[in-house]
Amino acid sequence: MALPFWAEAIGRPTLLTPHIHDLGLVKDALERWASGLDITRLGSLAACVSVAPVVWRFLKAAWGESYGWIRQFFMATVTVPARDPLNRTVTSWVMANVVQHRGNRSFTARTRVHSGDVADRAALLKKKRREVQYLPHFETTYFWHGSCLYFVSRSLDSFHASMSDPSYDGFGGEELTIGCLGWSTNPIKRLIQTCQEFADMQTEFFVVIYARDRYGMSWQPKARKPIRRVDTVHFDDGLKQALLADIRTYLDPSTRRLYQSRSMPYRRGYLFFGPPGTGKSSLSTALAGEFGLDLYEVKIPCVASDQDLEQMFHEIPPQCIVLLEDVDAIWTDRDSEKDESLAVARSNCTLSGLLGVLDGVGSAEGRIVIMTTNKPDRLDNALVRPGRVDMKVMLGNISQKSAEQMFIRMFTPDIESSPLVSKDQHETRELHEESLLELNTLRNLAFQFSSQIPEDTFTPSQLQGFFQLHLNNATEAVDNIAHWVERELCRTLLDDISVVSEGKMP
Ligand SMILES: Nc1ncnc2c1ncn2[C@@H]1O[C@H](COP(=O)(O)OP(=O)(O)OP(=O)(O)O)[C@@H](O)[C@H]1O
Repeated sequence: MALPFWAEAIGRPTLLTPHIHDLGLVKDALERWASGLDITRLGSLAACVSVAPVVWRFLKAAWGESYGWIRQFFMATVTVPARDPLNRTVTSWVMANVVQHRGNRSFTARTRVHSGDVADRAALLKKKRREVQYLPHFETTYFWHGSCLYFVSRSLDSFHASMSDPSYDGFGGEELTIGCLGWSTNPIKRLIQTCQEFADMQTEFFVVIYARDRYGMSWQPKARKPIRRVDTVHFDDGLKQALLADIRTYLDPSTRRLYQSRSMPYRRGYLFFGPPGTGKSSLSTALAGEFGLDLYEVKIPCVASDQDLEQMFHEIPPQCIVLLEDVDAIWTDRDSEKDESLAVARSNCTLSGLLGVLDGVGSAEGRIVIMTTNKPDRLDNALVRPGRVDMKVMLGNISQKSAEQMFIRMFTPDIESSPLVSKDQHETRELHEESLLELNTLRNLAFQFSSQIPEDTFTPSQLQGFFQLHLNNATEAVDNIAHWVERELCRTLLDDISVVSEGKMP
């Protein structure tokens, strides 16, 4: 009987005779397998394999179709638009409580660029190797929360656009759909509330600063800064207490009711003015932290038009601080009469545009508007009239008293984070006694230091620059301050002379 072709082939010494001894076992196994093989069975196996992808596609389409029906009739869903703050809140919760716990195996990776350095991205990349940022990636994720099965899915249409934005940190850039089994959306609302509570806990010790994205299209979290205490911003103590009391009263719910019952718009405006580096921005951020408010930053010289300004204000939520920086750059009618060089530094939005948004409907929803300027004399009276500016806060050069406070703040030993802190009560008491002693010495040094600083001459940021050079040694700071003062006074004098010789008035 003629052998089947495969058995014949196996018998051929040239084909399967092993030249390497170790292959003998493999050959035996193959021979045994081939001798029992039937060509018809092999054919059906091949047919099955070729049909499998078609079946798989069919099953997938069928599942897609039936899933659509299940979603339509047996599931409730809520959609959260891309870039809405709530989107970020939910995504952060899902990342922290669902995706990370599952040991996600899917990530997107990109070069980490600090959000403040966005403009210098190319230059930074050249200088040194940058850290890689891995962002967990998911499309749809299912999870149980409480007794309910949820799913959260991200629309990936907007994902690529978000990823190419250097300021995007992987949260909240894509439309989200949150769903659960059942006909009621109440479980989803409960989940959203959980996400919000989680977000509140995360931001309890931080101030979130929002700025327009690089296209000027929407508000984006620009920075999450650790809360800065108001007492770390040094200026007139009486004025500071009056400012804090005013904001506290304004934010009190009873004040809101009072405003409403008297038909007064519920808003409050402040003007912070003073030379550069006297703490206008620092105070605004500290106030946001003190009162647990988000801060929305508008740099007036960068606003493209009145329409843009209006759109920005339209999207600012109630109960927050709006910081209008360099408000003197606003375009007024008087500017058109002045020379071109002045006009270049001006904003593209006008005084009437700004007044419009300050008095607009949204402005009466419990916002605090803080305007800052280095040139208060250039502000139009209409802008600073009561109702738009309710309190003016002058942040000037540093007084001797503030310099003393600043010195103590810079050199006070940080007991909490000291490596010497021990759980032993006796040791802790000793440590406190030591620190008290140190504090008395520090007060003496602070007095010696501040008495060498001329009253209201240097800005706090200038003095901060000095402290940065002597951060580890208070005595050294006292020893060097006289020389520093002399040098700075000389430099200021030279600057003034050069300004006058260039034909400009100081
Ligand atoms: N009054 C102050 N008390 C403590 N630190 C201050 C004070 N003023 C300025 N500084 C420090 O100086 C730096 C610059 O301050 P800040 O940006 O708040 O000043 P500014 O008045 O807003 O300046 P500009 O007008 O240029 O925007 C910050 O690091 C801040 O800590």
